[in-house]
Amino acid sequence: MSEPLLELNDVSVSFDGFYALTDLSLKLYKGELKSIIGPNGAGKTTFLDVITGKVRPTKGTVTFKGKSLLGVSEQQISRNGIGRKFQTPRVFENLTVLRNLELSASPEKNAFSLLGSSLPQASKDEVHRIMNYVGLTPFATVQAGSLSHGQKQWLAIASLVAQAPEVLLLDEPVAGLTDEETLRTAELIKSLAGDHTVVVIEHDMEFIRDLGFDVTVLHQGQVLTQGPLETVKSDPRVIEVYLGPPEQ
Ligand SMILES: Nc1ncnc2c1ncn2[C@@H]1O[C@H](COP(=O)(O)OP(=O)(O)OP(=O)(O)O)[C@@H](O)[C@H]1O
Repeated sequence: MSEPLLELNDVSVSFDGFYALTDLSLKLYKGELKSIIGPNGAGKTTFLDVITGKVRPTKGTVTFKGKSLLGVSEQQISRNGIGRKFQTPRVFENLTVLRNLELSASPEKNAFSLLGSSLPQASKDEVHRIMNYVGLTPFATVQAGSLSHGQKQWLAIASLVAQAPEVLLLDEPVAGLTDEETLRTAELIKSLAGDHTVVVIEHDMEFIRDLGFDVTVLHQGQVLTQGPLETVKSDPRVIEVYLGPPEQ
């Protein structure tokens, strides 16, 4: 098999002696799609924080394309091609949908620099393609702050795609969405597959099923098991961590 694109090896994260991740090892290959599930406090967010450079591991290694990410700034990791959408969609509420996307596509990550300059035509075309793709073209001139919650989620995902990252990390992309919006988001994420390597963290099992990605279950900061959702769901250890131990 080829080299992993992203690799965590024996990673532990301790917050004042409390271990959010314990000897976590996980590999992600180019073009791979992975859903991460796990009960509250399993370490899912910390896992993403370690990859994006927000949290530095107490122990272990994190490599992207064979190079260590330890000590690399969050900004640089993002520039290197690892993009993240946070749980609460982060969009510039006072800018239009189009401006939000243009800003994401611009190498100058500064709202002011974009005002005076203009994107190359190829980037503009790409921005319009992505905007159309997420169904936001009719809202191009609308301020992001007046979009619905679902539309903000899509704008946040579209903004991420506009940055052209190799790895997309999506933290609870369907939190607070309607069933219809959830289904559309699953289609959108599936369509990113192939061109991107995608990691989705979610609690919504219907959505995880719709995605059809292999699932990794985290528990107490470690990988409990991995595989197709149906196999994982019938694993007694997974049932126990979600529902508690069987009654005697
Ligand atoms: N900065 C911190 N300081 C102390 N403890 C922390 C910190 N960040 C996370 N933790 C603890 O580490 C554990 C793992 O947290 P994490 O947020 O990674 O879990 P999670 O799987 O994302 O949970 P959830 O599904 O509830 O978002 C939790 O017990 C949490 O309280």
